[in-house]
Formats: sequence, structure tokens, C-alpha cells
Amino acid sequence: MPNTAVKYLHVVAAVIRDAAGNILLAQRPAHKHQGGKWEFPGGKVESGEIPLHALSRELDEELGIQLQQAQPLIKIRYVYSELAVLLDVWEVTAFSGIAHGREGQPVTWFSAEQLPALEFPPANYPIITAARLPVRCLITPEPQDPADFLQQLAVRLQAGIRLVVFRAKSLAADDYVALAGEVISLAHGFGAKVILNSPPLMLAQADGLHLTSTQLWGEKGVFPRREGQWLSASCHDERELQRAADIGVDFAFLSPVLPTLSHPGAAHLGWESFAALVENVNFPVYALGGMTPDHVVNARQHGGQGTAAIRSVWSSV
Ligand SMILES: Nc1nc2c([nH]c(=O)n2[C@H]2C[C@H](O)[C@@H](COP(=O)(O)OP(=O)(O)OP(=O)(O)O)O2)c(=O)[nH]1
Ligand SMILES: [Mg+2]
Repeated sequence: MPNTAVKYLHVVAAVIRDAAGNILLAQRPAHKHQGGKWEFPGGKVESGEIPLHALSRELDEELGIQLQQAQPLIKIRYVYSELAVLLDVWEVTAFSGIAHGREGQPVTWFSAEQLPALEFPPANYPIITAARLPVRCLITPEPQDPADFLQQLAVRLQAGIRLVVFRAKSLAADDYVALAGEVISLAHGFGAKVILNSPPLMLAQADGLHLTSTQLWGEKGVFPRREGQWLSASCHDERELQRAADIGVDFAFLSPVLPTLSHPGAAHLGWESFAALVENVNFPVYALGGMTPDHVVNARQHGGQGTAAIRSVWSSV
């Protein structure tokens, strides 16, 4: 939760991508705060400036490029001993000019997967997660026939899904592990990531572990993960998001944002409450519940990472 007694310095920063998906980073000058570390280019918002103008000005001043298109990606509040920052991070998808370090700073394009190995200011960890996560996430429906399930999954991967939460509550442990192994190798062949949903049945090849909102309240730190594996969680309200923050999740799903087919009359958050809840956490949050592909735009406008869905992205359900 943001500390309301703290005055946060508003900083805009950019995740700038080229056509191949590489991300442009700059090295902070040695004499500056967090000097020598890699950063997402950007700087302080000046008084009276709107964030997008500040971003456009900073990218021109620091890199000599002209901003053409950007969407909000994530906002992070972080308290350093010297100062507190609100990092207002935008994803830049179109610009003109050739990026170069106009202030003499080294600038380099990296693949998203190279980012975790680089040294950034400590506030940046969630930006790296947000930069590596896609806008759409598929949560699998309960598998019936494994061969049919894998075929359906391949169709969705072919259509561009790059993050899969493999959810299979009905399978016995052995069957879950066997199918999870196949899901992971299929997905990895497409460059997609797989999060498993059945602790403590964790596989080394999986990209992460997902907790239900009930599992969130288990003992802290007992989740079987290797270094580099993400931890994600399902949340429904502020209390669960706060708990997710306390146990150090990398990202979360917040639901139900809209009415769902399975619970048409049930209470739902709506986009404004979604935005208010997401504003107060420092990790990426997917909107879940009643999502169709068109809702990606709404999710981004309301501070979300994107959308997660079961039915709307699984043709046979
Ligand atoms: N640009 C940027 N700043 C970051 C990142 N992570 C992070 O903690 N910060 C902090 C470091 C600084 O305290 C602050 C940004 O200030 P800055 O030094 O870039 O500001 P500026 O470009 O306006 O520079 P100046 O006018 O002070 O020379 O935010 C990041 O990824 N990018
Ligand atoms: Mg700067």
C-alpha cells in the first residue's frame, strides 16, 4: 500500500520495444542516484507537465527519439533511503529517430529474457516482470481427454497465447504431472510460459507456480519454487492483494472484473474498482472474469497488465 505520509517523486520511464520485441535500456551515469545500473529511459515529471509529455520530452533529451505511441504498463511506488519514487512506466510501441545516448550514456537493446540477469535499481523488479509478461493469459479449462486438450492448447498457442496457467483440479497427482510436462514442452516450443496450479507438485521446467486465494493464506515461504520461477496468485479484493504483496508474488489475477457466464448475476468489481485496487499494488495484475479479447484495451487503461480468460480463449468450451 502506498504510504500517504511519503512524498513520491513522479518519474516516467519507458519500456521501448523494437519490431523483434527487444527492449532498449540505458546505463545510469555513475554520479547519479542508482548510478551505473541499467534503467528504463526516462526522468522526473516537471511541474505542470502531463506524464505523456514528460515521457516524450525525456526520450528526446536522453535518446534523441520522437515518441509516437505509448500505453501505460505499470506504476510502482518505492521508498529509497534518499527519496521515494513513483515510477510511472509506459510501453512505447512506436517512435521515430535512431536511439542513441545523447548524454553520453551507454544504450543497448536486450531481449526480454536477458533482463533478469542485469543489474537495475531495486525498484525495477516488477517492471522487468511486466516487460516479460504478455497482455493475454490463458487459464486452461479442466482437461477431459489429454490428446484433445493438447491439440486445443496448440491452437491457442498458434493464435499467439504466450502465458498459460495449467489448471487441472480433477486430475490425480501422477496424471497432472504427466500432462503438465507435455503442456510445458508444447508451450515452450512456441516461446510461451507455463504456470502450474497444483502446489506442491512443482516441476523444474515450469515457469511459475500459481496460488488460489485460499493457498495465499498458507504458511509464508513454503511454496516449492526454484530461483527464477514466478509466483502468481488469484485475488478478489484488497485484503487478498495485500496478502499477495506480503508473500512476494510476482503478479496476480484480480476477479471478477465483469459478469461471467458461469455466475451471470454475481457481484463483480467493474473497471473503476479494478483500477483503484491495482493502483495500490506494486506488481502486474491481470483482469479476470468476463474478459473477451477486446478488453485488453480496458485492462491497460485501468492499470492492468492485460486480461486472463478461460472460456473466451478456448474454442471448445
Ligand atoms: N529513468 C529511470 N529512473 C529510475 C528507474 N528506476 C529507478 O529507481 N529510477 C529512479 C532513479 C532516480 O531517483 C529517479 C529518476 O531520475 P532521473 O535521474 O532519471 O531523472 P532525470 O532524467 O529527470 O534527470 P536529472 O534531470 O535529475 O538529471 O527514478 C528507471 O528504470 N528509469
Ligand atoms: Mg533520466
